[in-house]
Amino acid sequence: MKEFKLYAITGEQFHPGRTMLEVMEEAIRGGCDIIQLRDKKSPKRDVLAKAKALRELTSRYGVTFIVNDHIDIALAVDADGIHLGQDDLPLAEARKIVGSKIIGISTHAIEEARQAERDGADYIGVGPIFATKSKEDVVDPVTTDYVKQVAAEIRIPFVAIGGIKLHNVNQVLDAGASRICAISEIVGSDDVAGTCKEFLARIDAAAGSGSTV
Ligand SMILES: Cc1ncc(COP(=O)(O)OP(=O)(O)O)c(N)n1
Ligand SMILES: Cc1nc(C(=O)O)sc1CCOP(=O)(O)O
Ligand SMILES: [Mg+2]
Repeated sequence: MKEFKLYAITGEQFHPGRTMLEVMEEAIRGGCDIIQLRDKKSPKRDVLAKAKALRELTSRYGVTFIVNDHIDIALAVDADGIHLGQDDLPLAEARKIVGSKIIGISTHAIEEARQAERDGADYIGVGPIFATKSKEDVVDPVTTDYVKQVAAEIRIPFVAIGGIKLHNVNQVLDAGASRICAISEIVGSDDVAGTCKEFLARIDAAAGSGSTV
């Protein structure tokens, strides 16, 4: 998969009065290089309509588009890939269906990360690093210790997720993350593009110095 640094996930509850498309376009203009459609509540036909619209938007900007949970929708709109959690369809079965499309897997412990790498995941999510209100069935925070473990051992790309804000992202970068994923801090911002640019500046600074402090 293409290299990436900043991964934004949709979260329509965080931007009342603004459309999902305008917010995600701002995120792309701010430099996000992966957009994920995550909608746990809408009827499937509505999720499909949103996926079609986001596919068109991301194709126009040359940005990677991932669908959360719904493999059939990912295939129907020709998304670049799918994101699956530990309770979703297992990676081996998903691979049979999506072929060479990107498969991302959520992990919350090093054994899950090792398994995902062995099974051929294209990237893993590592989290939740901090407490988050954006996911209902979330596990306890794994803390930056888990980032350190993954950075030391896992060779496929990993993205840190969960409660990551501009005020705490440096802790995550200092632990060894070089890719950041967020919902509320990005899509709930009054200045979505500006927030993305600031995340990217922090990521780049950490990559340049090896430390952000
Ligand atoms: C990049 C990324 N990481 C983790 C998740 C969470 O996936 P999952 O555990 O399947 O939970 P839901 O998002 O489906 O509630 C993600 N979506 N994206
Ligand atoms: C969707 C999701 N998955 C997580 C995981 O740890 O797998 S944490 C999370 C929610 C991330 O939202 P926010 O940036 O608003 O905290
Ligand atoms: Mg899921």
